[in-house]
Amino acid sequence: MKIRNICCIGAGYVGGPTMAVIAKKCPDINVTVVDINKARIAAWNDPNVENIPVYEPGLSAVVAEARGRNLFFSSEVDKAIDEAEMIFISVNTPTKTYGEGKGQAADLKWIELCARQIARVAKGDKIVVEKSTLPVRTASTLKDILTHTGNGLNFQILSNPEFLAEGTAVDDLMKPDRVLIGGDQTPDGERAIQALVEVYARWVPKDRILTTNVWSSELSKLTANAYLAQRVSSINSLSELCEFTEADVNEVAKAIGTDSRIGPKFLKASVGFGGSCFQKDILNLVYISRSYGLHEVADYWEQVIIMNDHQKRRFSKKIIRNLYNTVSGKKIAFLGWAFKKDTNDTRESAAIYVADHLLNEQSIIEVYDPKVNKQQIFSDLDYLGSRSPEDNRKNLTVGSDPYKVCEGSHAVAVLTEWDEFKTYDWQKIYDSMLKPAHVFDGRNLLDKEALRAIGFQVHAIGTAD
Ligand SMILES: NC(=O)C1=CN([C@@H]2O[C@H](COP(=O)(O)OP(=O)(O)OC[C@H]3O[C@@H](n4cnc5c(N)ncnc54)[C@H](O)[C@@H]3O)[C@@H](O)[C@H]2O)C=CC1
Ligand SMILES: O=C(O)[C@H]1O[C@H](OP(=O)(O)OP(=O)(O)OC[C@H]2O[C@@H](n3ccc(=O)[nH]c3=O)[C@H](O)[C@@H]2O)[C@H](O)[C@@H](O)[C@@H]1O
Repeated sequence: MKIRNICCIGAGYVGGPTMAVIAKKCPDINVTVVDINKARIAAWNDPNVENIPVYEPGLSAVVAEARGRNLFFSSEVDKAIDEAEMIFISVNTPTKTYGEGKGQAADLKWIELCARQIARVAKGDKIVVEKSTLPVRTASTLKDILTHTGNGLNFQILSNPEFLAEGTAVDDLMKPDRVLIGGDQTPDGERAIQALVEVYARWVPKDRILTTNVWSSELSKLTANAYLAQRVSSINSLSELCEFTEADVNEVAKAIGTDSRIGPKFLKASVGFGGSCFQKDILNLVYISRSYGLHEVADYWEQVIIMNDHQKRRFSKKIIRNLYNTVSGKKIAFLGWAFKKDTNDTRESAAIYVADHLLNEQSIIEVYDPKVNKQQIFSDLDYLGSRSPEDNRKNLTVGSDPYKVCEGSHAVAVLTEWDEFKTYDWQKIYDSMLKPAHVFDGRNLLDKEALRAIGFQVHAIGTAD
């Protein structure tokens, strides 16, 4: 089956970049990305392509090439569903904040709405592709809704999880380690799988396109994120031991990473992992395991989250301890708010939790992040509900000049590993700060010895002070 029209529901961090790359690589396929959020669609259509709503290196060039040719952003969801033979669902699947499974299970209400909308609108057979990260066995829910509320049409459900990481999304999409496609092991299922294989095969070598049954595919996505996050929590747990023993976590990471069975990636100790997915997907894995009565399995994975929460809290406690056990009324400059460099995404960023803890201790915080705006920072803090929005705005300010942000502070805390922080004139920053001037490097980004030579008291992750 040859695909000519693709629709993607959800124009977010995954739907936007993923579809832009498919459109670039498949000029003969019309790709329409739809969203109920009209402002987001308007931003994707902004005549100045630098204003698209997702910041990713290289993305604006891809969008500029394909937009208007065979890549379209629209809020006419029904029309796009009707016209497409293949529909990707790429909507958000956050952790439930209410009812059964609150705080752990994935909230699938947006997924279900999509399925009902597809069933209502479709006039011909469709291939529905799960692009969102979903609990294992969600495909059966989708199938149920589509076959019971559709017009007797044939709906094939595929699972095609996305493995891109933010900040490197375009590279990851252009040269994926693998593409995973799960589907029914029936003749119709096989045909649907092949149709999607043919889309990716335009630029991904066939031996990198893995096909599995639908459940393995769904579970592999949760497993991949759990393994990656587990590596970060593992090295972070050891970073604490390093601080007590004079071992250096960077040296330990290098020493173990050269073992080809372990590998060097994802061994960077930090203030804690953030991002929209690691925590949500592990909590989901924990919830699913518990729902099958697999308590040991659930406890095992839950520990990855417990360690991550500990690491964030440990960082703020370290700041407080080193500022003579009180930060009340003291200014602390935050360099970075995004959950990692090269993205404007702040979801679950460690910075939010560290700031919240310090604000509870009556600290005054000023933040600089090269890509995150003020509204986002306040919305992240307000969402926690720890204090009134007025108090958040009174005690935390956001600056656009990093030197001014650091001026008059007791301490600078590095929360995101933006490259530009390494290039700053640290002597100038030191001169403008109160003494003793502290740097808390939550990313082991800066040259400790150079900072110490200037006069800073430097506190990094996983090395003795
Ligand atoms: N952010 C990431 O790097 C990655 C995310 N994922 C997964 O991809 C999925 C989407 O994530 P993001 O793109 O980050 O989310 P997002 O929140 O940036 O985008 C989701 C979009 O879906 C739209 N939407 C929700 N319900 C809709 C409906 N019924 N009709 C039309 N539009 C609707 C929302 O308005 C929103 O713009 C999630 O399941 C996530 O776990 C997977 C890999 C990477
Ligand atoms: O499902 C998802 O959403 C995606 O989640 C992660 O991607 P992402 O969260 O965008 O970014 P990562 O590079 O994985 O970083 C996650 C967090 O871990 C932290 N991290 C990462 C690596 C490391 O060594 N140390 C470390 O602290 C980062 O700073 C960041 O806060 C996965 O890497 C992607 O494969 C996956 O598709």
